Amino acid sequence: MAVVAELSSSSSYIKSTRLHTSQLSISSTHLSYLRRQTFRPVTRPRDATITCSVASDQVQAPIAVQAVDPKPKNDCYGVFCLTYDLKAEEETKSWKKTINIVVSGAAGMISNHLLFKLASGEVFGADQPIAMKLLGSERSFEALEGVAMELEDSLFPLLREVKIGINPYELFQDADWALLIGAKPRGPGMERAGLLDINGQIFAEQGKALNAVASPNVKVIVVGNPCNTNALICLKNAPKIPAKNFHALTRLDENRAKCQLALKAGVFYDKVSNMTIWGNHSTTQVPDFLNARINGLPVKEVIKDQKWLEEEFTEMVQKRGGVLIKKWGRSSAASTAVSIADAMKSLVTPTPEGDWFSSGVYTTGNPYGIAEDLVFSMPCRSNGDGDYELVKDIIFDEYLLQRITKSEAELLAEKRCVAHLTGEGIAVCDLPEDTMLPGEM
Ligand SMILES: NC(=O)C1=CN([C@@H]2O[C@H](COP(=O)(O)OP(=O)(O)OC[C@H]3O[C@@H](n4cnc5c(N)ncnc54)[C@H](OP(=O)(O)O)[C@@H]3O)[C@@H](O)[C@H]2O)C=CC1
Ligand SMILES: O=C([O-])CC(=O)C(=O)O
Repeated sequence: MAVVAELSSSSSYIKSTRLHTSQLSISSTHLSYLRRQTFRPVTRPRDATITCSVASDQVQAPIAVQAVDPKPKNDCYGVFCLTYDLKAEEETKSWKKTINIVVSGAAGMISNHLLFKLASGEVFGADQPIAMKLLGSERSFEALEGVAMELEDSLFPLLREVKIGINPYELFQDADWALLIGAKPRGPGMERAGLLDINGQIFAEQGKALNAVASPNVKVIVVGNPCNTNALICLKNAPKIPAKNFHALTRLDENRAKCQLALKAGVFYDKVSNMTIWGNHSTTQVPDFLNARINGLPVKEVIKDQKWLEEEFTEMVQKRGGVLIKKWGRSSAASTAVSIADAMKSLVTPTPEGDWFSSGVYTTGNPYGIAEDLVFSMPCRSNGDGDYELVKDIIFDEYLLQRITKSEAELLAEKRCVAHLTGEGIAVCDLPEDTMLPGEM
């Protein structure tokens, strides 16, 4: 198989492209040599031919040499094509087996923060090497290359592989984690039902691809909105993967709620615990101040202003995304990336005794009486193995139940609206009028 690439004379990256004149036929071995004075063999197919254009004064004559490494490896990006051997390198001998993380919407704003956090070791620790598969589209391919170049230039020791592409069936191969961020944002005049359909198609396709090629125990975090229903569509299209492995990101809402309670109580936010967000990542979400705690005490014993809790606090959390867009001009990206990292850390580290975290997870078998077969944000605990259990000792009052029922009704309506994508027949869209994403005004 011939790999055709162009080597920019001003930078050290390989870009898939067609050829033009003044080009040089060169093997991958020589290409590596041109890119770096010292190098280890690149793992490209034996017959890979790389054609590059370089300034004519740098090269005397065309060279054609066979690539040396017989081990085939799918397209890799730039410096990440260089081989490494974790066992042979003294300082990496104790490292764990590399994990594969795939990120969709990888050229978008959230990813631009998230990828660098993951590559730094912040989530999985300093002994966990990482391979990153960055999924984009035709429209974002150049931007993906830019992202990969920045990853190269960051010299993260734990980041051992980067691959960019537009085909989920290729990129999701053996994925251990899939962070599904890419989605079309709702534009002016666009109905929410239209958004559910367009984005639903993306998540149906990605569910099928995960089902076909990902690790059977892949953990999936859906961020692209409307994330709960997108997660439901994704899991329905991936019957081989346990439904329990799919999450819709509501950690940003949990973090926003903790921040507001801390502000009101005049404490730093590490004093706020047991914060549940119930329901949809939308303006019907329910930040639960009945079960949350401040300094270990029920919130209502610390903040005695029930009206503030029921009205101002709840609405502030539900609409935080919209207020931020007004001020910042675009939707939360950095804090969303932080919350994705938090959500992942919560699954790979044991939850502190007595505490819990929120995640949008599959409702079938839930102990709260919430309708089955939805993705609904609920309180979870993990022993750090990537899995979780729902928390049982939760109290409810009339206010909380009413609010939860409203969010449940919204998700049931969203589900009917995407029945054509979940294999449940003909879609009927009767969405409640006030159905909004947190970032919508
Ligand atoms: N759950 C949560 O808490 C939050 C969720 N979000 C959601 O996360 C998603 C990504 O946000 P953000 O990174 O800021 O967005 P960006 O617009 O910066 O990036 C989104 C990416 O989505 C991809 N995309 C996929 N399909 C389409 C399509 N049909 N039309 C346009 N773009 C598409 C684009 O990549 P490409 O061109 O490669 O396809 C683009 O790079 C949004 O859906 C947003 O609403 C945001 C904040 C919080
Ligand atoms: O509504 C949006 O697109 C952004 C979002 O989810 C949030 O800020 O919570």
